[in-house]
Amino acid sequence: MNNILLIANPGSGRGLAEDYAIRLGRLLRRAYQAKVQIYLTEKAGDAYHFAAKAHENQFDTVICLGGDGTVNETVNGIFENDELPTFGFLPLGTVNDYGRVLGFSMDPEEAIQQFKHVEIIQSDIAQINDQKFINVVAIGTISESVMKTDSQDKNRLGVLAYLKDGIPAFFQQKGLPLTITNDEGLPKDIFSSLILIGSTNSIAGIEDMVPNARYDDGLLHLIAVKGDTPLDMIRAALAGGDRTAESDSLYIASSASFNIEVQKAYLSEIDEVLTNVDGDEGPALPIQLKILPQALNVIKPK
Ligand SMILES: Nc1ncnc2c1ncn2[C@@H]1O[C@H](COP(=O)(O)OP(=O)(O)OP(=O)(O)O)[C@@H](O)[C@H]1O
Repeated sequence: MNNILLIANPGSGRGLAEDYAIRLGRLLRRAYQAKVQIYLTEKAGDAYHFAAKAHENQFDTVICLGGDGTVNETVNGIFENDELPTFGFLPLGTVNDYGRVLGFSMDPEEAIQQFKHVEIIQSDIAQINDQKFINVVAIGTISESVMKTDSQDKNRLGVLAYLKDGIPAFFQQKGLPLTITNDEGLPKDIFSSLILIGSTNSIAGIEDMVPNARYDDGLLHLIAVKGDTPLDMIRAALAGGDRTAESDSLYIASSASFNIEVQKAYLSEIDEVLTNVDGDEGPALPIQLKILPQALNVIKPK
């Protein structure tokens, strides 16, 4: 960490991201005698472009400050470099799954202090088609509605903002007939209203959603609610169990890759099915998901 680029989305962190960036920069200069420059994003796409030029601009480390969207953009940008810089981030979003996984405090002031004692780990990075993702790909009516949740609402209401959009969608759920094929080429037909695929144990802010998953286990982890009515979803949420194996209410699978498509018999009946990638709109089905094992050096609090 000799030459650090800090990328901050000034709209995140309840409007305090720029202030946090200045304070984090000060700490990094003092603790590591590092050179630090701060770039502020002005629009979607900026974090990607800043990170993509990091190596060319002599930065060996890129640390972003923002929510899941900014982390996603920055990591995608980092992978455009000939030599990959080390990646770090200060979690300032509403959910921050990857921040939870790495052991960051959800209080930005505390998280800044955690940069005093860090280690560099090799983290898996997941990919949907040719795009990297950090936390989760979600498929289903609820996930389609919450990806429209407004950033200002999230700053104002926190996680409640998702309820505002998610509750109406909850009652309009439709089961999707999908074929999921794992890395052994085994296809499985399922009928589900919500499918989540993550690369770590924390999904949608629930830290033990996939209790056995690790950020460096080389696997994607899929959880899908069985059935298609709101009642099936409630049954899945209330069911006990440790979510380590398939149950009456949940499909569970782990694999280095998954291909997901609408079952061929239903193709003419079903409109486009969109995905939600790290909270933003992603590609429509069919999709190819895979894990890049231990592909990125990432800063983790000690
Ligand atoms: N200055 C900016 N103005 C408008 N949009 C921006 C700006 N900078 C970044 N963005 C876009 O805003 C999106 C959301 O930002 P970010 O993820 O940092 O915050 P958030 O929505 O509050 O976080 P979360 O979704 O985790 O709660 C990003 O995907 C990015 O493309």
